[in-house]
Amino acid sequence: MEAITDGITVIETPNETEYYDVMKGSHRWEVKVHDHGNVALVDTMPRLAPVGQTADFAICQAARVSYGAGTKKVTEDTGLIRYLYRHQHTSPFEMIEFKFHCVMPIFIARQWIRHRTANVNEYSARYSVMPDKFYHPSVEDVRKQSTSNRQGGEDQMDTKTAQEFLDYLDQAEECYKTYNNLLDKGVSRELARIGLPVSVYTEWYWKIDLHNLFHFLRLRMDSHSQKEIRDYANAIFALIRPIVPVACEAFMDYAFESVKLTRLEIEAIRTGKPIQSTNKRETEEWIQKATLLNLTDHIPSKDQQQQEEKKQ
Ligand SMILES: O=c1ccn([C@H]2C[C@H](O)[C@@H](COP(=O)(O)O)O2)c(=O)[nH]1
Repeated sequence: MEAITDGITVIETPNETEYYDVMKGSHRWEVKVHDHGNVALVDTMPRLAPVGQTADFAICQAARVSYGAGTKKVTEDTGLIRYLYRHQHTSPFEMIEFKFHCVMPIFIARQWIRHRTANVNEYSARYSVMPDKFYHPSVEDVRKQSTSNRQGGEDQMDTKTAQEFLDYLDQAEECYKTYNNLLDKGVSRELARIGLPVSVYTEWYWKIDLHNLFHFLRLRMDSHSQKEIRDYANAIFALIRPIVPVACEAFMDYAFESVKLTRLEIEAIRTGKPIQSTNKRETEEWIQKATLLNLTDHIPSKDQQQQEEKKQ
């Protein structure tokens, strides 16, 4: 079929094979997160995939363009995708895109926005009134400050102190009434909002390609990331996994659940000697990896570790 627009002929190529909508005709796949949050997948590229294949096909289509072979059988595609991922040939993964509608507290948005390779449109508190919605964890979700990880919190706080913390949040949320009153009195929205706590909810549309999304997920699904953003990252992964299952499995196998060895660590395995590092954190990281890899001979005893620490 041909169509002529402004004197230019556009050839509409008929499909050689049948295509289906990878979101099954839906405009929104949503996962609820926390008390008021959500992540919703609202669109994907590609949106259509040949019947019998997943949106993963677009990775192979892009990778094979150089020699024009098109998309091969699904098994060959799987091998190619896994090869590309293992060898960090990342540009074909950029050919897949996802658009999400996300609702999250501002303190999470601050961490999220650091991923600069996405396109973002956020709710404006200059144009619109902020919602009366605040992130308010349950008593069980109030964590103690970790002693080993300065950024994080791990164990549950005792109930009395947890309740004290929740009362403190209640007080902060009380600000909303004042915010509303001041808006009624005519204070500008752009100023009135500055007294609200960072637990208040915001929302945005967030569009990102698969390569950069995997980078986000690798950091934010990791146990070292803050639990609240990890919950969102896990929701995102659950949304995209059925759409690009082959790429997601490669991500799990070669990135998320893989272990990277440093030159010093390889040397320690080869020689059977302790790691040649005087850095405590580096040594601890090596012990964690050696434990995971079942290299028990390479794990120094408590005495050896204390002696090493004294030397430093
Ligand atoms: O796990 C973290 C910790 C910090 N930050 C960024 C977000 C902010 O720009 C700044 C400080 O954030 P907080 O540590 O206050 O969350 O560092 C993250 O992106 N992830």
